[in-house]
Amino acid sequence: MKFPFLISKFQFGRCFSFKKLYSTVPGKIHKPNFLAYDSPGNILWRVALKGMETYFTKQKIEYPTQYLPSFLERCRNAKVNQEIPYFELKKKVLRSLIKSGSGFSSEIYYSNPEYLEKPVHRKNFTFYVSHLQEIIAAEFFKYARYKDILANTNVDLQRQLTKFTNPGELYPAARSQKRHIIMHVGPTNSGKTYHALQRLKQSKRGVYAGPLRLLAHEVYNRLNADGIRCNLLTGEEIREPHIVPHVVSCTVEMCSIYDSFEVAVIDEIQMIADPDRGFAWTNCLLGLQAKEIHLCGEESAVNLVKSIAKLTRDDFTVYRYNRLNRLKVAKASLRGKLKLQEGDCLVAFSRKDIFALKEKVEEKMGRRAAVIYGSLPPEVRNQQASLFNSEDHEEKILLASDAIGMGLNLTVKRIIFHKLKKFSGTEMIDIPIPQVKQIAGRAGRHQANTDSEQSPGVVTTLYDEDYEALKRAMKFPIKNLTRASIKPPDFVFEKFCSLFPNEVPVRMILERYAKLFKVQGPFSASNFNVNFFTLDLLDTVKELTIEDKISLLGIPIAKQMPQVTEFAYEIGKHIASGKRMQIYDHPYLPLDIIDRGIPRTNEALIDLERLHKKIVVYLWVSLRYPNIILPEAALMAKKITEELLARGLAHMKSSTESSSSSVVAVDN
Ligand SMILES: Nc1ncnc2c1ncn2[C@@H]1O[C@H](COP(=O)(O)OP(=O)(O)OP(=O)(O)O)[C@@H](O)[C@H]1O
Repeated sequence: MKFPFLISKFQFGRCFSFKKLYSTVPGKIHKPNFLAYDSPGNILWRVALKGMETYFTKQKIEYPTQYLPSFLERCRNAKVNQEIPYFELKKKVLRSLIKSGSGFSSEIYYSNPEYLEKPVHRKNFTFYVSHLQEIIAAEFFKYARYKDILANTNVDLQRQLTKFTNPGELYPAARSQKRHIIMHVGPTNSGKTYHALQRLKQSKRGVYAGPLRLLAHEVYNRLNADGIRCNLLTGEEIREPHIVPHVVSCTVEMCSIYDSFEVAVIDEIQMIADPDRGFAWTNCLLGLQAKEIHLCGEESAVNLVKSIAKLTRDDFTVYRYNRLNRLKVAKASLRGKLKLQEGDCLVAFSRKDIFALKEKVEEKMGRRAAVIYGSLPPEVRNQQASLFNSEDHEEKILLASDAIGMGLNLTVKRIIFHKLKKFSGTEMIDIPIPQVKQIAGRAGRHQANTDSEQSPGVVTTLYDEDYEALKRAMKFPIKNLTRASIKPPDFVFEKFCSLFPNEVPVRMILERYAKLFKVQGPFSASNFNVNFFTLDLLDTVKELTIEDKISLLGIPIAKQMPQVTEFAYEIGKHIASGKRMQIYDHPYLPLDIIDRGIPRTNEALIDLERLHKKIVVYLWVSLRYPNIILPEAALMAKKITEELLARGLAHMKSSTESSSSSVVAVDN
């Protein structure tokens, strides 16, 4: 095996060496520890960045020192799903080596620009580094110029547009009418939503705003079943069976503040404090034009909503409810034994655990279990919930993630927590107490129209080690919310963007906005980070207008989506050019996954889930650009994908690797 040419330490900074390559711990015989040496491309990139100050000094180039550290820091973080512009810069500078006659092969770059096909030899190294630094310097001066523009253009106007003394004034139409805020508060399963919906049904012009597509669908189906003319509006889908509906059921983000309603219902009002999504609830609460606004949710939101109602000079009433069925903590855990009964819901916080537990439960019970988890489409979650709820199906045990915390009406008798910790993406964290209580509250769901005494809900843990933590969580007092999350309405941010020349990346404008943003009263700034990634994506499509980028800010794109940059770029390019497309025209949307048929393995299921997510994003954009991003084929593909997912779950045997995983070492 030809070892990569050894390069001395000073040139590569962090580098590998034969000695390290075969490091063994004295006294212990280890397999050779093949240090994962870094790619020559990455090393070239890092050394070039590290030497930028020296480069400027050597070339006697004057540069704005104040901006260099932040620029270099972002270049260092240049990952495909983080700092996209800097990752694009990295690709650009490394690809330039091909053109420089360096003999690097091109195909490697286009698949993964961090890797060069062959190592860099000492004699050329300095040449390559200075070649990269020349391109990086040009990019840096562009960055510095944008920073100067942002720091010195219309500064007074910038401050006016970023300082909110009374956010209520941003919604003059709502302020021009007397509204009545009515809160329905209590623990889960206490009839809050039921009572609010009863009032909504009596209105001739009403709206229901829920936190999930699933809930909007559920209310849409329930109201139509009760003979109420209800249409559906979610980020991805519009269903308008009625030309003149009495009610619109929508997701909170899609709730209109420009239409007038008699009665509005906003569900899960405690989400108003959520740093990422809470702004949507705040927008509804401040901006809805409705005589009556019914808010359903936890007691923790009462004081906060009351203080906002005072600011908006609205009437304010609170109705409090108690649980319809008692909820109690079992006397002990299951002590690791999967002794489950009908109506049990085993809650796990990773997809892998859910499927591994599903396999063990099905083995033990000799029949299928239903599953519900976050990356399942709402339609499939509903289908699994129906299997679990109905008498005529064998699925009497449910494996679920925290996705059951909200909305789904499930006839769960007992909630069993597999663990009370979950992986946050970087480390294991305790499940937040409000979430533990919300999930536990799903046990013992009140069954309407049954006279029989309804048994209390029970909650426990699978393992002893989590049992005490559960008891503490269930007794934990409610913590009152103090601030509603808020961010500028689109028209304010659009005006802010108009202060600067079009060449300034919108992502940098938003960073400037977030830095200056100040709000008074019981409000706190929303987490703008969720938009940075999206703007990075959209900024790659130079031809998109500012208005387009702002209207696309809420696109439900996931950072970890495969080929997310290319996927978004393709759609943005069509919007900018006005060139129409159907979903099958999109080169980064692997519709061929559908041709594989019913998924038989975990991997196949994950591929379908990822495809479904991309189809949903495509439909979300299509709803906003229906004449360019055409929906017909996508709606068909969505339906087929959901059908395949539902069938796959029915036949799913999780892959052997997950069933043997230690995470679910349970006693039989
Ligand atoms: N007065 C009632 N008459 C008949 N059914 C009711 C009544 N109140 C509640 N229900 C039923 O009990 C179940 C729980 O009610 P609801 O969903 O309103 O509770 P909730 O407090 O909003 O729960 P969650 O916080 O979990 O959303 C639902 O199936 C609902 O239809």
